[in-house]
Amino acid sequence: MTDQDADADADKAAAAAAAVAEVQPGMLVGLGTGSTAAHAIRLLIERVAAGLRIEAVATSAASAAQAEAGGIRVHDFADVARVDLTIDGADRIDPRLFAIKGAGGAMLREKIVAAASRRMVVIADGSKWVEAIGGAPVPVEILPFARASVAAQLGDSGALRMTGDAPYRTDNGNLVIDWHVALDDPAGLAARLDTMPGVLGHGLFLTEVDAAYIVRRGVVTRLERRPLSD
Ligand SMILES: O=C(CO)[C@H](O)[C@H](O)COP(=O)(O)O
Repeated sequence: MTDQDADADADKAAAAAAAVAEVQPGMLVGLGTGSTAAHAIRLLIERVAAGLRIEAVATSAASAAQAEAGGIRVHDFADVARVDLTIDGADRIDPRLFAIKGAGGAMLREKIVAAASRRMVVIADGSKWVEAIGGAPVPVEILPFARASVAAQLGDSGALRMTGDAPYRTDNGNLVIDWHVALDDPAGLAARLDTMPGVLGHGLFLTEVDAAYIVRRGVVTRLERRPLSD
């Protein structure tokens, strides 16, 4: 790991610690996906080992496996209607709390869990913080049946995500097109994707994020969409 990577990793861990401090006994916690969320899961495991009683749902098989290996009870989200607090990473986040997610391919489950959460908190190192979301492709999860028809609608700026020589598959068995698109009108773009047959989800999170902890060189900044009621 380079010094720069180590610094970013320390910032990810600090952001995770700030969010994990919000977790209260008895909560049902939504576990995000990715390297920053993995720090949050690790810190939750430590708190559970020290006596905190919580249960969880996970946004990916990898996060479920990490949490279960550490002694956290992970429910099947199919049985869960409401989550108290979800903690997740992001690829880009801006002052409107608009985010791009899905470099790890979990954006569909992440959005479903975020939408079911009373509070959704993004954790990120400073490299993810931007004035306005952009500079990263928007991952689009598509039904394999619709691969060619959706690809045609997204045009040449869409690239089918690959793992080696094979198309990447999400935990849901679907494909991902990374759409390198300008984000002048994120809401318009999200609305277009939301109504495109064959598109099951995408990484534009425009309404789901309630708060964010961004850490740059050890300095924690918290952003809130609206004042906390309690
Ligand atoms: O959206 C995600 C996975 O689908 C991740 O939260 C996002 O890609 C950030 O990952 P990392 O914390 O590893 O940078």
